[in-house]
Amino acid sequence: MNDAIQERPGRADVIDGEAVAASVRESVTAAVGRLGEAGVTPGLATVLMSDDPASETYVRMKQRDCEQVGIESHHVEIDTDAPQSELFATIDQLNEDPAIDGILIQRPLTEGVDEPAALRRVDPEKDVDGFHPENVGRLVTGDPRFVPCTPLGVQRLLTEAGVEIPGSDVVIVGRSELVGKPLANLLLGRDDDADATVTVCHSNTEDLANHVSRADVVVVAAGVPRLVTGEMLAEGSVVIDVGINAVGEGDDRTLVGDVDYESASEVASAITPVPGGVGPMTRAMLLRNTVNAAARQAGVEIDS
Ligand SMILES: Nc1nc2c(c(=O)[nH]1)N[C@@H](CN(C=O)c1ccc(C(=O)N[C@@H](CCC(=O)O)C(=O)O)cc1)CN2
Repeated sequence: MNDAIQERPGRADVIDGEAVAASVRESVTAAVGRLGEAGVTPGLATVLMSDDPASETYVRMKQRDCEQVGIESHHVEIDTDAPQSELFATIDQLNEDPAIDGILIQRPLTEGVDEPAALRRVDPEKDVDGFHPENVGRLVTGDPRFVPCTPLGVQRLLTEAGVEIPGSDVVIVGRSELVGKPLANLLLGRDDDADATVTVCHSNTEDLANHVSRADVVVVAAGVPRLVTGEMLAEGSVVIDVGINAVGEGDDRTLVGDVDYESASEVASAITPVPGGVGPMTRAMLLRNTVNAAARQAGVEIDS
């Protein structure tokens, strides 16, 4: 029995993202060990130019994850009222720094900063987020180098849940550069853990329920709390909830996804929770991309 899948009588199995992320971290730790034998210590730089508390939390979590697996983490914080030239100069320095194998610009950047220009400035060989146009282009043309972390995490969760992705009908709700578009391209690939038929829905899709109701797999990354409900889903479908929305105030404040978890659990065969689903996988795949970046730059073969 797969420890990452919790069976619940009469309700959808829960796909435990924390458990899958822990096993990814284990294999990353082993890969870091192999790099160490070749004299390489992988380094990740996180860059934060925002005072959004959620972004601050995510960056802290990423630093802690790095420490756990033996990746050296370097953190740069830039004042939100600094000119964007300071951010660009920081990226230039990190590009040149041999101790840095991966660069992560935490999104969203503070208002007024040209985010696409910042992402374009990252050396594509250090672009462990997979957001540089060169890496986007490589994914789209079927020759991926770095793939964005959340789509990689979603793909791994589907595999762990025993979904036969080739030939399945996948509906993605959300067309962001961060999740929807790269995930569609990833699952359209010809590999054994892809080769799906993919539909991408968005805020202008007419009759969302009609699309969702015929999917084997539904991935929701729309940023709208509880957008997808059980009555929209096909019986036995697999549901991956990428949304993380804070709702309520004070003691009632809680995190919910883009899926109505209770009603979806009555219909789906498996579902990810929020928190504890896709979020931990995003962080785990960042670690994997970082060791791969370090191996590529050092010319060392690792199997991660
Ligand atoms: N440069 C990037 N910026 C952003 C990315 C990204 O992949 N690269 N993704 C999102 C946010 N994100 C990563 O930065 C992220 C979101 C959520 C989690 C996570 O572990 N969530 C936990 C809950 C945490 C909490 O208590 O708040 C969970 O879901 O269990 C990690 C990373 C936007 N920006």
